[in-house]
Amino acid sequence: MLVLDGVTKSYGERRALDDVGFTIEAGRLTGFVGGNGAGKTTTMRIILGVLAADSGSVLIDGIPVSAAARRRFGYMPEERGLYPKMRVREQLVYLARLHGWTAAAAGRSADGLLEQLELGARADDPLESLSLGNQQRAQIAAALVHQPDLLVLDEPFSGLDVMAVDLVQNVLKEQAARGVPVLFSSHQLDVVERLCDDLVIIAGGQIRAAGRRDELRAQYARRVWELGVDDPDWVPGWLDGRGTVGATTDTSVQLEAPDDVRRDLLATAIARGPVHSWRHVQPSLAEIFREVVG
Ligand SMILES: Nc1ncnc2c1ncn2[C@@H]1O[C@H](COP(=O)(O)OP(=O)(O)OP(=O)(O)O)[C@@H](O)[C@H]1O
Repeated sequence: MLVLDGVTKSYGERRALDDVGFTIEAGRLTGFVGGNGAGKTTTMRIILGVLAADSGSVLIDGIPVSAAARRRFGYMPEERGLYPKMRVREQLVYLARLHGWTAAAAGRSADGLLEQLELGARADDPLESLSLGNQQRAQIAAALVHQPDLLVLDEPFSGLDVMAVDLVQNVLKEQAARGVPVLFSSHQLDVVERLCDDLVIIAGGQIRAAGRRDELRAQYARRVWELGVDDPDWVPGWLDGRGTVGATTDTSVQLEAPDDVRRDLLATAIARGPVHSWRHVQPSLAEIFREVVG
């Protein structure tokens, strides 16, 4: 488990991080979301030791992260940094060998990842001859080839097509299943919503919300319910100001109303005809994000 506590960082007069604290748990995927310039890359660089914090601490299993521990981390930086002219597989093997792996073990790890990321056919091509999306897949393989103890990925999904997003999601899930703590940033909130177990929302260098995705959802759940019936036009008149009507379609109506009014509404709907659905509307990650950051 990695813990950031009270991390502060300024670039000259500009404070990029202000008392940043959150946890990345073993075996869980933590999505890191925030607008442009919110402080995600700065935070990730501090975790990796590429940047030094002005104050605060980064602890792994309760101990300040050492250079040796950081060598066991996997990092996909924002500025993608592989050798453009080097062949893809050769490059992965080289990186694993830098971590002390034998040539045979490095080759096996590279081949496994290339296959998983559907890059096997391009293994012997120079990186620069691959499309940008395929170069991105190679970057992800590079972060993983030495089987890191912790994984930090800056925008791993940017520029990937739908199929590649699925492949990368599966790769990250597999890493988490191995017990690795995984932190990934993304502006693709739908992907984060699908993938993450935990969520950290940052804005203006401050953590605005952090925790289990489902608990955050429940915490930010509004009192909105959705009734599914044929032709719900009667509902606003029936409510008669005892609640607020929201999004309405031909077969559903959303509303906010006190418990007793909701109970009466459901009973009335059942008496009038078939009720197709009755559910508490959970906020989407995008809605939570807007509320927290807005
Ligand atoms: N090297 C630097 N020198 C000066 N200011 C910087 C530097 N790097 C980042 N900043 C500033 O620090 C703040 C946080 O930037 P950071 O790159 O961490 O944000 P981010 O959340 O990763 O943004 P994005 O989603 O746009 O990549 C911004 O205001 C940015 O302008």
